[in-house]
Amino acid sequence: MQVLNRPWGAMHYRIDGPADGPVVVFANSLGTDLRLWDPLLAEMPGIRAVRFDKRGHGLSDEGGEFRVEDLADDAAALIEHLGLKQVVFVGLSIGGMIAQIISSRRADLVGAVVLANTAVKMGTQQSWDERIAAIRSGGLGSIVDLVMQRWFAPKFRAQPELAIWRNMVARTSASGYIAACHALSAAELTDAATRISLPAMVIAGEQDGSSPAELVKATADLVAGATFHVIPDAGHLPCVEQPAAFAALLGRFLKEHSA
Ligand SMILES: O=C(O)CC1=CCC(=O)O1
Repeated sequence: MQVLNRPWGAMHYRIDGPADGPVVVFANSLGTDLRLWDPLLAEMPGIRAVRFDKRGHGLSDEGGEFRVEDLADDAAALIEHLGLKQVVFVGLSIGGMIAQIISSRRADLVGAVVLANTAVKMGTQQSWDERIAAIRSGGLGSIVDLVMQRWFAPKFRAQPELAIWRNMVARTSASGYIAACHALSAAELTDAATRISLPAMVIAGEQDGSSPAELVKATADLVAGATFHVIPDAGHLPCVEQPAAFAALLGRFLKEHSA
């Protein structure tokens, strides 16, 4: 467990895997912390994985309101702090928005990018306002069933493991989660996506209830040269639900594009 001091507070990060492995930086989604990537990393012991908790999530501090661009600055600061260059950056959902921004702006730090279950615009002002209002009146526990339906296909939702993912959402700080909802409702990244000029792979989940495969494909179409893949039997978090399939795609991408 390590900490980077940022102007808004402490940012928690960790590094796993062999020092000589290809460096992959992971950015996670709304209502999750860096453990989101545990099932995937179990499939990929050879990579050097850098993970962090964004503001208001996991063990990081909160630090008030922010925009997705600020989260991308946090990720860039971490990569610079670690003295890394040409990393492969993998982001899922809001993490994929971070990935769109950092890969369009910081080709000095990022050599290739993976955009998973993300889009240039996710949700509407109304849908985020409704979610924020529900959390303010009933807490995160009041939305967790709906979130599980969006995150996972029915087969996974019937497994005992569902409980730990429910707990991850329900135990997220409500104010941190709400701050991220505001950032999501303000984000429109068409310009960033069209400026990405790095090798890029875009991944969707066949049964994603938050960023349906067609929406993710529309973003892939904006990124020059990006490949697009749909993982079967997966919802919004294929790195959890189908880690072997996600690892197979990422492993191939790393062979082609890691420095
Ligand atoms: O909770 C959801 O609906 C899924 C999600 C949207 C943005 C994000 O990061 O996760």
